Amino acid sequence: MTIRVAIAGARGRMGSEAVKAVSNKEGMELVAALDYKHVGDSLGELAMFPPQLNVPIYTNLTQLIEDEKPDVLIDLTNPESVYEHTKEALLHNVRPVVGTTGFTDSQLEELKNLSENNKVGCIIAPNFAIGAILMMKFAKEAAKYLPNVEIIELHHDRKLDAPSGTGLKTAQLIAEVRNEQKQGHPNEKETIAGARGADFEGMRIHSVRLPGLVAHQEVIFGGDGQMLTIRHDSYNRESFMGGVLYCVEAVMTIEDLVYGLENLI
Ligand SMILES: NC(=O)c1ccc[n+]([C@@H]2O[C@H](COP(=O)([O-])OP(=O)(O)OC[C@H]3O[C@@H](n4cnc5c(N)ncnc54)[C@H](O)[C@@H]3O)[C@@H](O)[C@H]2O)c1
Ligand SMILES: O=C(O)C1=N[C@H](C(=O)O)CCC1
Repeated sequence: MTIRVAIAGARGRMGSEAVKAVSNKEGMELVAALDYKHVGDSLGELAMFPPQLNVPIYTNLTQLIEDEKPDVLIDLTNPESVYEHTKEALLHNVRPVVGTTGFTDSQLEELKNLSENNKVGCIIAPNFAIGAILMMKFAKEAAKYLPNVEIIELHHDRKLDAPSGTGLKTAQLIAEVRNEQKQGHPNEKETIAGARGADFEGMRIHSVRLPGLVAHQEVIFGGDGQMLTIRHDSYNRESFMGGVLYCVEAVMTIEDLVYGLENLI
């Protein structure tokens, strides 16, 4: 069976890479793109894509679903739009594969309920790169033995959300095996607000934003006279595409919401 795929955010940094990956993947057909402009054009009419890419662009997701009947919607848009897209897809029996980050806890909870009640599979993956998934798994393991930990995530300066979805997910995974604890000196004071980073159950998350970066993270563990660093680097967005294609296939086989690729791999 060929999986019919639609991509929201197809003109973006990740979306355009996903257009390439899905178009070249046997067993998948790219049937539509969702954007907020270029309605009625095809992707091939945009300079960034090859002219033979005859894939219609919609600005209305309901219309796209009615006309093109995708099996899967890949969302690579922004924190403002992603919740509504995912909800709309689930309500129409279209399986979302979501790479967009910046969900609130309550949004995730609502989507989980909707996915389970409607028995429509959904994958929300803050990071599609296999190396990043391993980095998170290894960090969770290390935290059992070295609970003093800080996370430094580094991304390009066009990123909208901080901390990154990966930084947050790493902290959540570590929190599953580490009791909440305050780190640093009990009487420490920030003389400039934010100097110690964001606080997740006493774990500090530091967000670096610089041109030239793609997506990087270090998880640093301190112990008596020793330090362990677990680091992952994505140098380009191709690094995410194996995970995207894996999720498109995997989401066809599940009937609930999976948050994080570490639950599937
Ligand atoms: N999960 C992962 O592995 C992973 C990897 C990289 C990026 N991301 C996330 O993916 C998202 C996109 O990142 P990016 O760097 O490609 O961003 P980008 O700004 O380059 O692309 C976003 C695209 O979405 C489009 N868009 C915005 N609102 C829209 C709407 N309402 N309907 C349709 N299209 C809309 C924009 O036109 C743009 O083309 C971010 O949330 C980022 O954090 C996730
Ligand atoms: O480029 C981005 O934005 C990325 N966002 C994800 C996150 O927030 O963790 C994953 C890596 C790239």
